[in-house]
Amino acid sequence: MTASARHAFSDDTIFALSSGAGRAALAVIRVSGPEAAAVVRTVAGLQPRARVAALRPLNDQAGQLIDRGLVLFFEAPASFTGEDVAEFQIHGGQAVVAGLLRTLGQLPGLRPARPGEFTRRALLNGKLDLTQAEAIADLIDSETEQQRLQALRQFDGALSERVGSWKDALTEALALIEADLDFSDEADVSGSANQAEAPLARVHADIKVQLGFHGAERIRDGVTVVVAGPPNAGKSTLLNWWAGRDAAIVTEIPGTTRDFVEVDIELDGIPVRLVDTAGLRDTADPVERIGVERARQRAQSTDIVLWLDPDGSEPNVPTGSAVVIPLRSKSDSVTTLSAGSGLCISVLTGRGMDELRANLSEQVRRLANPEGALLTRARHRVALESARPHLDQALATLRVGGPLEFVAEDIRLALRALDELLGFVGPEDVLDRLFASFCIGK
Ligand SMILES: Nc1nc2c(ncn2[C@@H]2O[C@H](COP(=O)(O)OP(=O)(O)OP(=O)(O)O)[C@@H](O)[C@H]2O)c(=O)[nH]1
Ligand SMILES: [K+]
Ligand SMILES: [Mg+2]
Repeated sequence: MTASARHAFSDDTIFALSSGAGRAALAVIRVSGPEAAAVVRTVAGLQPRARVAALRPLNDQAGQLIDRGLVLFFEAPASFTGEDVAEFQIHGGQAVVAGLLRTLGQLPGLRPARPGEFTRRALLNGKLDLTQAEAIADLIDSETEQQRLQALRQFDGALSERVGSWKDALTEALALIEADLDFSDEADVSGSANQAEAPLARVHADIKVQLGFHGAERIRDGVTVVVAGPPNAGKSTLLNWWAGRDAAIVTEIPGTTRDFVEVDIELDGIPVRLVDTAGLRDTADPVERIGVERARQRAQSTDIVLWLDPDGSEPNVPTGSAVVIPLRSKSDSVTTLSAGSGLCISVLTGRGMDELRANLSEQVRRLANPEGALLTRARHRVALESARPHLDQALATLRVGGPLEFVAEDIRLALRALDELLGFVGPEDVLDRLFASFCIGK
């Protein structure tokens, strides 16, 4: 089944500025739909030829010159959206752009595109699947090198192809089961269902491995690092050092920080959110007490804890599944007791800071594990989590020689979950939400 089975072709022709808003050397205006060829004829006075660029005067309906620009035409289905598409590369002045957009808006059958509508049409016309549409959004939003590479991998079909191979294997298993069901009356033809176990088990194991990876989501959403420890350990000073600015207030008064102070940095192309917290101690001050409680909570729900203490104590708060990096701070001024543990650092003198950076980078890289992980969004995880119990059940039923009708039904339900992951079936509101987060013109 292809994505195009979801919807009929659109009647409207849509248009939008696809390059960034604001003054620029060039702007790209994109038109998609049945009127695209007519638009080229009207505005550029040109019989459109697919994939041949032409430099033309562009006129409004009254025949007044708007600008001279490059006109490109892509004939359906060989275009981004799968429809006829026209692109105008014009000068980026705001009045130029406004002039062409106004002219397009006055042409019959044309209307401005909604956010993400070009990509949505590409999805509906089977030019890409939902994971690739998501990859386009991620590529546009990417800020770090790893995010860019990951989005490109997904756009190139890394996830789609894997899901496709799972679908092939399940379809094969289903065919074997159904063959047995068809011939169940004939005693001499049976046993093909036994061969279904291998492909089924392979998909089952592969999905389990993917659900175990969290790295790809960390590349997209970032790794969280909480800076925690007793008051005056130098937590805010360390945060400011990473930030390269005075993000948090630093004083010699213990109990200075109460709320979280968050700073986003990048380590080896992976986004990292550093969170400074209140110094942990028992206190009568009700405001500080709230801050201490928040710090405790946050240390339990983070990827990494930087535990600062000049004395080298162990963390005295629960740190959940976080990786703890103990640091003996202010090592220039405090006479370090030999008993404590942790890397000696001093923001003041720079002692240990290179090692700290290398340490943290290594942990962040290990957590983000860029190789092999394919699930970049919670949506992907949800789809696979809903396929998994059906695969469990199908395998279990098959292994105990249970009814093959049940095995077949569980495989069909697992296949449906995979189709939802690719966006071929499933609730429209999932698409509405995704495309609402796109910009107009994409
Ligand atoms: N000598 C020395 N002093 C430091 C160092 N780091 C921080 N300090 C000082 O230690 C004091 C406390 O620093 P903060 O960064 O406010 O400590 P904090 O852990 O955030 O404190 P609270 O928010 O109150 O829990 C300040 O006077 C800093 O200047 C260091 O590496 N060496
Ligand atoms: K302080
Ligand atoms: Mg502080």
